[in-house]
Formats: sequence, structure tokens, C-alpha cells
Amino acid sequence: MTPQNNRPQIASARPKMTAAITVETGLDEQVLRSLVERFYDKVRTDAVLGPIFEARISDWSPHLDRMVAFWSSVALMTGRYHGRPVPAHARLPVDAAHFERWLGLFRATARETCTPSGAAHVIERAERIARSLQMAVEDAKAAPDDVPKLC
Ligand code: HEM
Repeated sequence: MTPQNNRPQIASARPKMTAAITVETGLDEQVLRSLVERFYDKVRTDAVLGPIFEARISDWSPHLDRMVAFWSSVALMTGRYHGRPVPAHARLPVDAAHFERWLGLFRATARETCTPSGAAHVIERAERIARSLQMAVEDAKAAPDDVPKLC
């Protein structure tokens, strides 16, 4: 039977894509959990980034779970994350230097936690997403009443 749309095919292709990425990079849910936990351990003690997070996050457990789901979606293509990162960052008191610092900690954690190809895989995606979040922050500063509603 021909499917009415592509959804069933996309959904069934996901586990195979995830398995292929795991074979290629060594990344899986457990590695991503370690990556996220170690990364936010560094972030929370960082003199510049730490206070920005501590002012907004009181219960870290749901944030860490959300971030593992985010990296699972981004790195393993599991579709587990359903949040909206742009509005979450648009009004933060951050500029290019904050994003560079965030990326510096992320690259170091990825290299400590993942295989070389796993680290390259997540770092490339982090750099790309950081660029678009940074643009969203700059846009929100230029037009503060028009915060983007995009995800
Ligand atoms: C300047 C650097 C950054 C700072 C200071 C920062 C800070 C934050 C804070 C405070 C939150 C919690 C927001 C809330 O719950 O109210 C958050 C959420 C989040 N951040 Fe960042 N962030 C930064 C960069 C990034 C980058 C580069 C990424 C992705 C590669 C990212 C991905 C996320 C995601 C996915 C969420 C959860 C959004 C949601 O679904 O609610 N962040 N961030």
C-alpha cells in the first residue's frame, strides 16, 4: 500500500539513520548524557556564563534532560526534542564573545568525552546552531518588540 504522505517512511528511516551515526561516530544516548552533564558542570563554574544560567535555571535536572533530548535530535536525528531555542535565547544578555566562550567549553568537553569523529560531529552542529542563535539575539536587540517566534 502506498503511504498517504511521507511521514511513516521518515519515521521508520530514523532508527536506521541513528544506528548508522552511532557506528560512524560512537555517539549514543549515554555518550550525549555524559557530554551534556560535563559541559554544564563547566558552564556553571564559568565566571562569565555561570551567572547567566544560574539567574534563569533553578532546577537543573529538567534542563539537563531537555539538553540531552536536544543533542539526541541534533546529533542522532531521533526527533526527541520539541522545544524552541530561539525565543529562549533572544533576550539573553549575551554577545559574540559569550557565544565564543560557550563554544570553547563545548569543544573542550566534546574532545574529552567523544571519539574524534563524534567530537567533530557535535562541534560542527554546535557551531552552526550558535551562529543562528547569535543572529537571533542580534535581531532581537535591533528590534526588541519583534522577537522571532521561530523554533
Ligand atoms: C551565549 C551562549 C549561551 C547562553 C548564555 C545560553 C543560555 C541558555 C539559558 C539560560 C537557557 C535556559 C532558558 C530558559 O529555560 O529560560 C538555555 C536553553 C537552551 N539552550 Fe542555550 N545558551 C547559549 C548558547 C546555546 C547554544 C550555542 C546552543 C545550541 C548549540 C544552545 C541550546 C539551548 C537549548 C536547546 C535550550 C533549551 C530551549 C528550550 O527548549 O526551552 N544554547 N540556554
